[in-house]
Amino acid sequence: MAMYGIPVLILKEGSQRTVGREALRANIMAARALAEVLKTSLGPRGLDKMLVDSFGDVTVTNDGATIVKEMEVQHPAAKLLVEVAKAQDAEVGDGTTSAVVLAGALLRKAEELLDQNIHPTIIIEGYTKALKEALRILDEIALKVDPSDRETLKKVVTTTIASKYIGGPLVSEKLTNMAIDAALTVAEKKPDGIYEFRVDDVKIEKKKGGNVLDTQLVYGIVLDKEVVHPGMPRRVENAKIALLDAALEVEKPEITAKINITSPELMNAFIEEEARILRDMVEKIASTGANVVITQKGIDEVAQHFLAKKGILAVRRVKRSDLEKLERATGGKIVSSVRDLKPEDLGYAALVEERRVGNDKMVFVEGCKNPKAVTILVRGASDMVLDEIERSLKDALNVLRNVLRVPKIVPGGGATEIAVALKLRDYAAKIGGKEQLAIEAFASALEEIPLILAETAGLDPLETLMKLRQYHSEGKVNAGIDVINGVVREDMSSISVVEPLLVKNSMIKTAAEAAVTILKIDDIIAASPLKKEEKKEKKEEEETSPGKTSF
Ligand SMILES: Nc1ncnc2c1ncn2[C@@H]1O[C@H](COP(=O)(O)OP(=O)(O)O)[C@@H](O)[C@H]1O
Ligand SMILES: [Mg+2]
Repeated sequence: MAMYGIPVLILKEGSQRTVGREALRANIMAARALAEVLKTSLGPRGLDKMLVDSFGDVTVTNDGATIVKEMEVQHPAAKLLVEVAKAQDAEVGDGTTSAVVLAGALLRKAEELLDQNIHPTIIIEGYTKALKEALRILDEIALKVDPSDRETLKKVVTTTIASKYIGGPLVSEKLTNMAIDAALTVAEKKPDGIYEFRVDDVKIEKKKGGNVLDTQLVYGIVLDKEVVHPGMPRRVENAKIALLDAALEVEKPEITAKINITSPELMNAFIEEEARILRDMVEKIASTGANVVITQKGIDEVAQHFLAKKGILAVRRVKRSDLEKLERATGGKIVSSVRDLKPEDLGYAALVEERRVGNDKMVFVEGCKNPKAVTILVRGASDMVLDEIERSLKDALNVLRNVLRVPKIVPGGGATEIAVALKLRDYAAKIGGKEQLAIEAFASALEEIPLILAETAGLDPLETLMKLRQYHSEGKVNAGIDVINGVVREDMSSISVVEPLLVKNSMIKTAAEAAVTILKIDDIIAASPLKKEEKKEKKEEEETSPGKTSF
């Protein structure tokens, strides 16, 4: 039975296949290229990237997570790294740039080992052992902290906030304090002494205009909405709030109904009937004792008028997410039909008030039943500033969540990476064989972080590395690079550059796992790329991402 010469097609037409070492090299190259891009944005002296998407929208940032999200990465291996970076961001909200950079370094070192004819399996084995040991070392060198000690919290927040543009020490100080106050307000103390909260529990509302220093922490919920009718009160104390997912409008039939109006009397009757329905709705709401109505849907002008006459303050077209926050904050219940509204569904707040913020008006719901509701109202001259402040605040909140959850810290400025590298080399010697080389490669890859930080600080990278190794071998485990002042310091905690253990931990884990995943691939099977038009359609489908800045 001759089977020769019969082509067997298992792949779709136009697919491309790359196998073995060639595939591995191609993947390493792509992942390294991505790491190269992110490298220069690491740390407080990191440079910004300007990202222009296919619609011409521009984002300027040095936030690794944002950069990888906005970059349209093509190569599958680089995409894999992007996914990993996003996962890291979702999990701990920090250390994204470092994770990508470290993954890139691990892959570069792996390539050197491949050049020495070391099999990928050995490298993978070595890296896996190195990771396990690195995590153990990290835990050993980490310092236990008291989560209720505000000074420690300030230190960790300052380190994160310093790596973003936010305009001077006054602003940093203010945002740091605000983030801590917000976090401590929403956090729940668990029986084991650990504090827990979700970053989303702190509402961040941005309003263009004013100065960053006008940014304020509000103990309650702020809605970017106005009171709907001029005849309504602007301020209601002891607010009993109806939270509605219902329109205060007369339902229009689905299909266009044709009504023949044959006389002016009929016309009047018709209008009166509508008014009656709306008045009944308002009567029903008022009968529950509500003096504030907040709805996700619309409010008809006639209904507004009736509400105003009853002295009820009303806000319409509120975002679902805000309504849900209000539900939690005020202890009320979202009701989707006015008919079903009961007094026990009403939420409570000591004060609901419309206030002028810049050129706009916003509604403040303060003194809520549940005091764990807070909003940070961010002010700033442009959308770009607002976005960067929001990212800084999110970073700060993430860092707080991390250090409150696992109350341990490690020194920043490359100190931890040097310390772990040093101990890993000792460990490598114990393991021996070819795996030793891979573990040593892992240690060298970790040193990539201080090398880059030195460069951004204008220091000679190699000289700095030598000096740091020296200090560490003398037992100065906190020695690192003061990037802001461009000097090597024997103790990073003296300038408050410290990070939560959880971030370092997950950064190293993420990077190592990504590198190992890429090293395991020996076959790339790629479908033929989509044609231009198809791509455009796809893009349009996916276009939902908000938060971009248009110039
Ligand atoms: N003042 C500082 N001096 C030296 N290093 C710093 C300082 N502030 C932050 N770092 C370091 O910068 C790195 C984090 O940089 P960042 O741009 O936030 O990237 P990532 O996305 O990885 O968090 C960490 O290694 C941290 O220790
Ligand atoms: Mg960071």
